[in-house]
Formats: sequence, structure tokens, C-alpha cells
Amino acid sequence: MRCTTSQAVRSLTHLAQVKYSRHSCITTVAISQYHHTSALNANPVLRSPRSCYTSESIHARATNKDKDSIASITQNHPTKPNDNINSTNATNTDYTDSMVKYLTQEEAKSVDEHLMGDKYAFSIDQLMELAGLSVACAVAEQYPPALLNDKRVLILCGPGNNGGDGLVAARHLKLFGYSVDVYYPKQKDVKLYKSLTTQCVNMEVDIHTDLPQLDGDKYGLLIDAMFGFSFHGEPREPFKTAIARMNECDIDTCSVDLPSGWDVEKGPPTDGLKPAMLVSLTAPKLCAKTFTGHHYLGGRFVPPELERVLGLNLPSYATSQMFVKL
Ligand SMILES: NC(=O)C1=CN([C@@H]2O[C@H](COP(=O)(O)OP(=O)(O)OC[C@H]3O[C@@H](n4cnc5c(N)ncnc54)[C@H](O)[C@@H]3O)[C@@H](O)[C@H]2O)[C@@H](O)CC1
Ligand SMILES: [K+]
Repeated sequence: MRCTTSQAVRSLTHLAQVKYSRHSCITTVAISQYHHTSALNANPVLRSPRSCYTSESIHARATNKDKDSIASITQNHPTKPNDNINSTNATNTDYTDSMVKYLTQEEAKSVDEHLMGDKYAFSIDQLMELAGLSVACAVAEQYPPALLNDKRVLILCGPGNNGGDGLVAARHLKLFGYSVDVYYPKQKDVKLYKSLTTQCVNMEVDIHTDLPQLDGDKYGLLIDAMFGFSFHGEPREPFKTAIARMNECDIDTCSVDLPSGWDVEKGPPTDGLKPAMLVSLTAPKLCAKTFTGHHYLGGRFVPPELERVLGLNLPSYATSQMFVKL
């Protein structure tokens, strides 16, 4: 069986931890935090050179077949982290070949454009369906129906594609046996979103335009699908109030792609959303480096050539799984 880079780093971290603890040195390197700078820096053997973000190393890592594609793709896709990354709140600004790539806002938009461009030829409906399905599958893994004790799931959907992912997840979760409500206050007159909403209604998902009371006896899980990688500034109403209510209640939240209201690169603002679970899509965004809850990756649709050329270093998914836990 193929050993992924993530698994290899995990094993090395574990070995290093055992070795260090034998010598009464470092005992606090968390195995599950194998991707964290502190863990890597504490174990010099795990440090690898900052190489995967140079176009030279991308060439070195790519197959000959890929090389024709590289010039056009790297023109539109930054291959080095922005200079301003070091000024962010992100806890990990070290980049190594052994880690999944964390994307800047521009990189996330660029991946999206490549996937839907002439070469890779996906439609937004396809990607959204796979993204939403992966969210539903990851939620079913972390919060199986029995854990919710017959409580409902409330999905809070924003006006863009992140909200679309939420509508798709709503439909699949209903099919998985959950009782699902959707809060969808800013419904755009766009065929894709209208169709997804109609599908939810026919699936007997309740759609609300006013925020339901976040009652812990009624709801066992909130799914935050308000904003994704195109978010900027401060959340405007009615989402600002929704985020405040979510933070006030004691119901777990699962965020889709990134926690709504967080800066895509810098992370949470003061009083930002505090989700217990995050399902990053395609590849995690820089803000996810500050996330300490249950972190999953979904959106299993990246063609191998695009992954290699962009140095995404995606972890291996199990055979038929739509998600992988990071
Ligand atoms: N390739 C990918 O990575 C894919 C991404 N998808 C999803 O698409 C998302 C990105 O979708 P979009 O580009 O439509 O953008 P978003 O869904 O992130 O949000 C854009 C919407 O939010 C509004 N908005 C932005 N800032 C705001 C603020 N401060 N207050 C209130 N409203 C604000 C904008 O006016 C716009 O209507 C991703 O995060 C992901 O969830 C999937 O649907 C498909 C595949
Ligand atoms: K979100």
C-alpha cells in the first residue's frame, strides 16, 4: 500500500516524539499536529527545504507530460506565497514539500478558474455537487445521526457558491437520514441556486428566510455555508447577526471551506466564528492554519496534472471516500 507524505510525516513525528521523550526532552509535540511549524521545527529531521513554491522545483516535481501545461498555468497562479503572508496571524508560515498546500485567496480563485477553464472543463454545477456531497459525507463521519439524538441540522447559506455547497449538502444530509432546515436569507435570481432550492424543497428540507432560534434542544448541528474564499471585509447583515447568534449558542458548528467572517488568509477576527469542524474544499486556505478543531478536506475533483503543477500536495483519499481527515 502506498504511504502518503502525510502518513510518512506522522510516522516520523511519532518516532521523533518517542525518541525525544526517552531523553526527557520534548514530549509535547502533538502527533496530530504534524503539519504545524512548531512540530516540524522541534524535529530538525522533519524540516524540509522551502522548495515546492519555486517554478524550478515545480518543474523538478512534474512529469515530462506536465511540463507543456506549466508555463500557461503558472502565469496565472502564484507559485510563491505572497510577501505579506508573514504579516498574517497564521501560525504556520513555513512551507515544505511534505505538507498540503494552504492557498491564498488569489490561489483559491485561480484553482477554481483552472478547473472551470477550457483545459479541465468542469461546470460549476458538477464541482458544487461534489463539494456539497463531500461536506455531507464528512459531517456524517464526525456527527453520525445517532450522535445528534434526533435533533435537526440547520444549514446557514450565503448568497454565493459557498451557500450553493450548503444547499447541496442539505439535500444529501436529508437522504442520509438527517432532519434538515436551511436558513437562506439572500436568495439570488440565478438558475443554479433556484434549482438547488427547489430540489431541497422537494426533498422536504425546510427553507427559512428569517433566522430560526438557535435552540440547543432543537438543533444538534449548525453548518456554516455563508461565505467562502471570495469573502472580504466585515460580514454585513443579516449574516453579522447570524454569526453572533452562532457564537452565543452551545451548538457545534461545521464550516464549509472556511469559517464565515474569517479573513481568507489571516484567520479569525475578534469575536469570529468558532467552529468545531471545518471541511476545506479542494485545498485548505491559509486561514485554516489557525484552526484547531476537526479538519477535513473534501472536493475530490482535482485532476492529477493540475495537482502536480500547482504543487497542491493533496493527501490520499481512501478508495471511495469523498473526504480525508487532515
Ligand atoms: N473550486 C472550488 O474550490 C470550488 C468552490 N466552491 C465554493 O465556492 C466558494 C466561493 O464561492 P463564491 O466565489 O461565489 O464566493 P462566496 O460564496 O465566498 O461569497 C460571495 C458572496 O458573498 C458576498 N460577500 C462577500 N463579502 C461579504 C461581506 N463582507 N458581507 C456580506 N456579503 C459578502 C458577495 O457579495 C457574494 O455574493 C468556495 O469557498 C467554495 O465553498 C464550490 O461550490 C465548487 C468548487
Ligand atoms: K463558510
